[in-house]
Amino acid sequence: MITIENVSKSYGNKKSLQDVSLTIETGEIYGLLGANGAGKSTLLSILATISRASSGTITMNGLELSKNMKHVREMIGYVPQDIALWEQETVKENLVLWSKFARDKVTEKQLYDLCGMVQLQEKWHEKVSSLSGGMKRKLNIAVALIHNPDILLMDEPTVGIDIQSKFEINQSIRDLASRGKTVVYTTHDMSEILFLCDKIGILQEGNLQFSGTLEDARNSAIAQGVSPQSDEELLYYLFGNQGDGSCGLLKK
Ligand SMILES: Nc1ncnc2c1ncn2[C@@H]1O[C@H](COP(=O)(O)OP(=O)(O)OP(=O)(O)O)[C@@H](O)[C@H]1O
Repeated sequence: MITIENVSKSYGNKKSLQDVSLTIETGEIYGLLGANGAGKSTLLSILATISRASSGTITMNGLELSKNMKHVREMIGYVPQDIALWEQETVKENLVLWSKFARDKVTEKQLYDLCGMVQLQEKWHEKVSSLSGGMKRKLNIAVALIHNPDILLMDEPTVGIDIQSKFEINQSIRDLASRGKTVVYTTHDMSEILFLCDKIGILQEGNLQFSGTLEDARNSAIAQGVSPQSDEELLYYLFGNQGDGSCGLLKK
């Protein structure tokens, strides 16, 4: 479970997050959504202990992040937007190198199986520099899973990945969540939102404008006199640009 309370982050005068509070339950896939620059990566990088909040409190599985960095790092797997791999090493060598950072020993068989989850077993002995952009992204995902983390923080992990593989990766993420992993996921892909996310949070200029299930969003829309005919229409409505940059649901 992740509890985020009144988290703000400023870069100089720029407020990238403003008083964000939300709770993500264990085993939930939480989609963090919003326009470019809304603050999604900023929040994920704070959760991943890469950067620090200017104010506010974050608790992960009962541990307050600022006081338990080491333990929190052991429980999270982070897929950054930027790919973090050794280009001149093979797929296998990359996984072995990353596995050295894991607290428990990870066998080569476990790494090979992990490679299967992201459809890369055929590339086991190939240099990363020879992989396509999408394949590198898949390997980036595998790296985050090496130490079997309880919490997965995924920042647009499937950008550039083909539809078939994306579907398989999404299935795997669903499977991980059903086994109790908590997932925070950012994406701009509507089909992923609908397939993956149990709840969504919409950030807008650093403010959390909405947090809840699609059902919650639909009920709010209906209460405001709008009846979206499909989930896609509901999302269009949620994100609808009302001319002043505000979210459709909240403008009404
Ligand atoms: N290191 C930094 N220094 C200064 N400003 C930053 C820094 N990192 C992010 N920002 C600013 O914070 C705001 C939020 O950026 P962030 O990367 O979190 O957005 P995002 O929602 O992840 O966008 P995208 O969908 O494009 O990935 C932006 O205005 C961005 O310019």
